[in-house]
Amino acid sequence: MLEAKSLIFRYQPATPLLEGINLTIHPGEIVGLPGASGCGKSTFGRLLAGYLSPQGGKVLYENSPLPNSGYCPVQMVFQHPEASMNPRWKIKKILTEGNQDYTAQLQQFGIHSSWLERYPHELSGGELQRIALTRVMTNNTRYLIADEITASLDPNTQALIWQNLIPWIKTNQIGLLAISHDENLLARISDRLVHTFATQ
Ligand SMILES: Nc1ncnc2c1ncn2[C@@H]1O[C@H](COP(=O)(O)OP(=O)(O)OP(=O)(O)O)[C@@H](O)[C@H]1O
Repeated sequence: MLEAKSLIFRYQPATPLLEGINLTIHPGEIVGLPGASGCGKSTFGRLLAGYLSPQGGKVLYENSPLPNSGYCPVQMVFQHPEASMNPRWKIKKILTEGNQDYTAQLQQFGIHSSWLERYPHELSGGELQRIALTRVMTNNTRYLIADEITASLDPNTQALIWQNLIPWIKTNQIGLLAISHDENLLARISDRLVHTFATQ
């Protein structure tokens, strides 16, 4: 299980953003998190993935805090994948950093071998997002925070991504938190929706 327990977070001392947020995600479960712009969805995702530390409450993975070193079992993919890639590395190096075998994902996502020899800025947004997802679709990832991962993509690429990601989630019993302002999308892909941020 991945659990958020009574999470409290604020960027500025006088401006509370998250106050006492609770959520449990089980293996193999797709949880949809909608909410208005600026309500704190991405911040919550960053707390769950260990990018930020809460001022109160805790994040527990299998009843323990997230590891401080090594590969984090909770991975996060963003709307703009280039932000999480070294611009000086070719795609091949970005993918093989963790020594994983990505052959299956390369085929499923229609990733051309020529892309591997390019730098991130030499791929389109949809191509790069498929690389970003391929990178985290490994046995070491147990939970995935998907923050508006198809928001800027054309419908065909959106469909390609979800049609490959969801079976991987289910087969490997990964827990997925899908963050989006698009409630129709979330209703289609999620096992359940949480309205934690609906009134904020
Ligand atoms: N590093 C930061 N420093 C200060 N304030 C921040 C920082 N990051 C985000 N915020 C503020 O925190 C609030 C929540 O931001 P967050 O990105 O979590 O919202 P969101 O619900 O994901 O929004 P969106 O749907 O527009 O992406 C916003 O008001 C934002 O301006």
